[in-house]
Amino acid sequence: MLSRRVLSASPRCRHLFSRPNDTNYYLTVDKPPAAGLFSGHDLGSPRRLLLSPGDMGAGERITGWLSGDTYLCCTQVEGTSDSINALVVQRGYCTNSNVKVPHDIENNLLKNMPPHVTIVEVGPRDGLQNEKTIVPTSVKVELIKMLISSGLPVVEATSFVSPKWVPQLADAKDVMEAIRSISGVRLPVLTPNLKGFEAAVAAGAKEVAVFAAASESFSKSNINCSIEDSLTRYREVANESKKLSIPFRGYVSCVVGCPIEGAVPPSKVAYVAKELYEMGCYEISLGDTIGVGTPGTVVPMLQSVLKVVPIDKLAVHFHDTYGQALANILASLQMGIRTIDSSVSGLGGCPYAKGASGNVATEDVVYMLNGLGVKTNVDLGKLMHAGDFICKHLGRPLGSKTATALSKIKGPTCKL
Ligand SMILES: CC(C)(COP(=O)([O-])OP(=O)([O-])OC[C@H]1O[C@@H](n2cnc3c(N)ncnc32)[C@H](O)[C@@H]1OP(=O)([O-])[O-])[C@@H](O)C(=O)NCCC(=O)NCCSC(=O)C[C@@](C)(O)CC(=O)[O-]
Repeated sequence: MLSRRVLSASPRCRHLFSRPNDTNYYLTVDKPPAAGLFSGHDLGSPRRLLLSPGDMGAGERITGWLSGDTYLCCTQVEGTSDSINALVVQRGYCTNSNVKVPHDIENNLLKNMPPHVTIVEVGPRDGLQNEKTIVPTSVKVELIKMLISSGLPVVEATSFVSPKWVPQLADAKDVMEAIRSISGVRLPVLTPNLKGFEAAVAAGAKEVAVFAAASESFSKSNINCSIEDSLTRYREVANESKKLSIPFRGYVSCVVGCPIEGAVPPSKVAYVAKELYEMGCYEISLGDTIGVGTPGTVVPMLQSVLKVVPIDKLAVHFHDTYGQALANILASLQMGIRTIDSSVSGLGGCPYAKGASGNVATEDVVYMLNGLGVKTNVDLGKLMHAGDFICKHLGRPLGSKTATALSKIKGPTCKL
């Protein structure tokens, strides 16, 4: 039976939790709450409050919780306590106060959550590369600036690839020149070979990325060469990067599945990742290019790669074709991954990966991480503006579930 017992908190709350053999609920807050937001008893410490069960301040809503009735994240929005109760029930969360989630389970699920995660925004590159209608350079530059102003620490800006292969990014030089003087953010670009690397550096790129695949067929269709040949090219790029002290990242595509070959063995992924790591890539991003992975395939793949590349040198890059990206990200976080690629409004896809949908939406990743109490430094409201801007330009609806949901709620959404 669902209990009507719902606990609420002020917008500044962090965590609501209970303790074994203690029927009280405790709330961690940044600052003491404004008077009247909810009734509670100050325990003496300014950061800890004891709540009475059933408290629900007007205009408050639960935005997420992590287990049973022991751990809630709340914020202030519009509504009444009744509608708040209904919302919780509709979402399938149970407030049955008789059910206590054992603390060891809770701890196992959450123990590997880091305090901070780095998001690598790939929207201007991966997000746009597959768009058929050419997006004006000025729109791309504006999008990059909006993403930067949302607090994203890394924004992959464009690709110095063949314009015959990816016509959408033929203006890479102009984009780079327009943003090269922006400081305080990393703006890497894709370079498939020495020619691309030289053009990128000439245009002002201070960081590059090379991209290999764990599938021979995909390597051939994406960059027109075998895996070994691509690694040879990337060693040349690596040598030049080192001479100029330009950091370079490595991608491995098709880490669980290939659009041509099907399942890809984890050992193949580990091999390519190791080669990229040994040539000096500062980070290897593991790409589920066609979004077929589930935690059931992603975890063994990561286990295999972790034997040859340290965890702090790995990132994950999930497309969301089957709606598995957030589950895969959560599993990756639990395994110790701390860098996540994503694309504003879920734009994206590789033009040479037929049937694949966009990347996981950055807004959805930020929302999940906020709910987990993991910091990203990203302002969700500003990020949503960037998503809105590019979706309006492309003439399509918002591609993130979070932005879609929050755009229907009147209130201070960016406080989430
Ligand atoms: C790699 C190549 C260039 C080989 O393409 P190719 O045709 O084999 O190249 P080539 O060396 O034979 O040269 C042919 C022509 O391309 C020119 N060329 C050669 N290199 C460049 C360059 N860098 N920039 C500009 N032009 C270039 C070269 O100068 C020549 O010009 P022409 O003499 O005919 O006038 C081509 O296949 C290519 O550009 N592929 C890129 C495909 C791509 O960008 N795919 C999407 C990115 S990967 C991705 O999205 C996956 C990822 C990273 O997100 C992770 C995931 O999800 O898995």
